[in-house]
Amino acid sequence: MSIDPAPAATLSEAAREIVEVGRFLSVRNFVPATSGNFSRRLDARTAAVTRSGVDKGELVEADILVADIHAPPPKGSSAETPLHLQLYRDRPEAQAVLHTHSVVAALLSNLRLPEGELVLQDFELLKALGDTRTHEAAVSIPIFPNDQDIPRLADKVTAMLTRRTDLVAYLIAGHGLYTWGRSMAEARRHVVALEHLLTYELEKMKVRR
Ligand SMILES: CSC[C@@H](O)[C@@H](O)C(=O)COP(=O)(O)O
Ligand SMILES: [Zn+2]
Repeated sequence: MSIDPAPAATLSEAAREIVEVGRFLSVRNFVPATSGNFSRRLDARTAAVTRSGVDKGELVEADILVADIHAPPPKGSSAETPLHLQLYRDRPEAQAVLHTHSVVAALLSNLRLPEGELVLQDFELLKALGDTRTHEAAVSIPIFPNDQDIPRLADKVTAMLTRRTDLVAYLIAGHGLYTWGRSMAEARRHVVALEHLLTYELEKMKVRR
């Protein structure tokens, strides 16, 4: 399925999309406590990003801050803002970035870390990811070790994104999922599809024991 890139958003449009997606992800238990963070590209140089430390299911417009993609993160913005800004630099087509902390993303990434990647294959739902057109496609999700030094982690992710143009998401071990899209709707669809695909993988591991 090919999706036209979403046009750049005004700050109030971006804030509305971010508040809505926060509620959507929160009721599904994908962003417990104050975990998770979201952003929306505004134009070639700037992006709207969530404030740090707030419940992402209860965001209000004042919790959305403007970041310069090429500058240090604004004061008060998400502790993981560098991971969002780096994606807007590395993926010019990215219009939205979503980070979630679901049980399955934290758990499976921990269990599979030694392999450094998860390869998803043979599931029809793969067709909800980017331009994947068949269940036979192999969709790779890299897994990075968790790191409290976010700029250092962002450098590792950038190195991977430069080598691998096929990626739609990555996992941070014991932490959660990062995915992006050419619109907020596509990024949200990636979160939901990946939640199911990761659950399939976890269930497969149980069956094989
Ligand atoms: C509540 S622990 C989660 C945080 O450490 C972090 O990983 C996270 O996702 C949210 O950080 P935030 O600074 O609120 O954007
Ligand atoms: Zn996090």
